[in-house]
Amino acid sequence: GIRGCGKNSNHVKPRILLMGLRRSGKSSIQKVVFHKMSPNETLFLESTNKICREDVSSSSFVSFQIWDFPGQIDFFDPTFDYEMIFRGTGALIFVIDSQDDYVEALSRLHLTVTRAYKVNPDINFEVFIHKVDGLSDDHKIEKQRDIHKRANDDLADAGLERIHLSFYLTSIYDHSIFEAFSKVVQKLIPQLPTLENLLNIFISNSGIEKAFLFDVVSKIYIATDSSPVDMQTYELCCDMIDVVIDISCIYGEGGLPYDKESMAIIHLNNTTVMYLKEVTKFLAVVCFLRKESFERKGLIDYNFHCFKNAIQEVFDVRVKVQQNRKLLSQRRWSKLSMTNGTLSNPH
Ligand SMILES: Nc1nc2c(ncn2[C@@H]2O[C@H](COP(=O)(O)OP(=O)(O)OP(=O)(O)O)[C@@H](O)[C@H]2O)c(=O)[nH]1
Repeated sequence: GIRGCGKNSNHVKPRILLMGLRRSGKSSIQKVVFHKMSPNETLFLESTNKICREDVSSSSFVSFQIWDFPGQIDFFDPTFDYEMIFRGTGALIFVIDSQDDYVEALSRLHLTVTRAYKVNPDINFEVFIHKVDGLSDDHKIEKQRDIHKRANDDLADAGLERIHLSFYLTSIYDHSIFEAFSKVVQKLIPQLPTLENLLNIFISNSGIEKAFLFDVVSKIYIATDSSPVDMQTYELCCDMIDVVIDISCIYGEGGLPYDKESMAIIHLNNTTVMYLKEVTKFLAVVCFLRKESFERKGLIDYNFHCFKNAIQEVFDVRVKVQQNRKLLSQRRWSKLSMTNGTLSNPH
């Protein structure tokens, strides 16, 4: 696995904030993406009344926090230290209920974004136009265009057109929520270009058409090769992971449902093969390839072995960099206290 990664990444955990009006769907998103709750069960979720901090690092590769705010926050409430919160935030997801009137949501979005930007201009602002399951395709595009325009007009009016907002159409009833979350998380992974590059090399040398690197627990893909992603392919991958984990839970001989031995092959029709293999404790690669290419499975497995080692190195470097940083700051710290010592005890 990624040795020591969980322990060492503690102090660089990118934090994701989940915000939006009451009943916009924040808790549902969190439960569906990270707790395997089925979308229908969210109908019975109770309203959130406090800020919930949840750490999803223990079970998943992606170590970040979701702060599920109750619908309305009063920025003028002195007990609410929004500065401290925004300072440590990597991405702010603002959820807008597309089935509801969104005038109030837009003004709330504007207020939140401008406040947050003042404290921390490096935050990624991500707007989820949510609950689009009830809308036709034309309607979806129209909603997105309208919300996009109004939100950016508001920013322009305030002289803040440099603030960039990204928009996603989401629903918990299909895979769009996982796909949107994947994109949000990917922006927070500094090794992304390296991971993409490794995937490109791996697939071009193995006759693979498409490969995804998945966080198994959340089904977020943290990287893919540079060919375009199509939604159906992504959905198939999610389904494959579910099948593998479910079968393993039901028929596995005790132990964890996902481990070093985990791998699966699915022949889709007579032309395409899906191949899943374990990369680390949290990550798996899912590949799509033609049946002919799969005849050279030995080559693919050898290339996979090299790919896996390279991934390991990427994360080992990350751990080392973090350790060095820690060491360096400890040294500075001890120098500082030594100087202080001589100053206060001059003998
Ligand atoms: N149709 C549809 N309904 C959704 C979707 N996501 C959430 N909902 C429903 O929206 C309602 C409110 O969801 P919550 O997750 O409780 O909303 P919240 O933003 O956490 O609400 P507060 O805790 O009050 O701030 C629930 O009945 C969900 O079932 C979606 O994608 N589509």
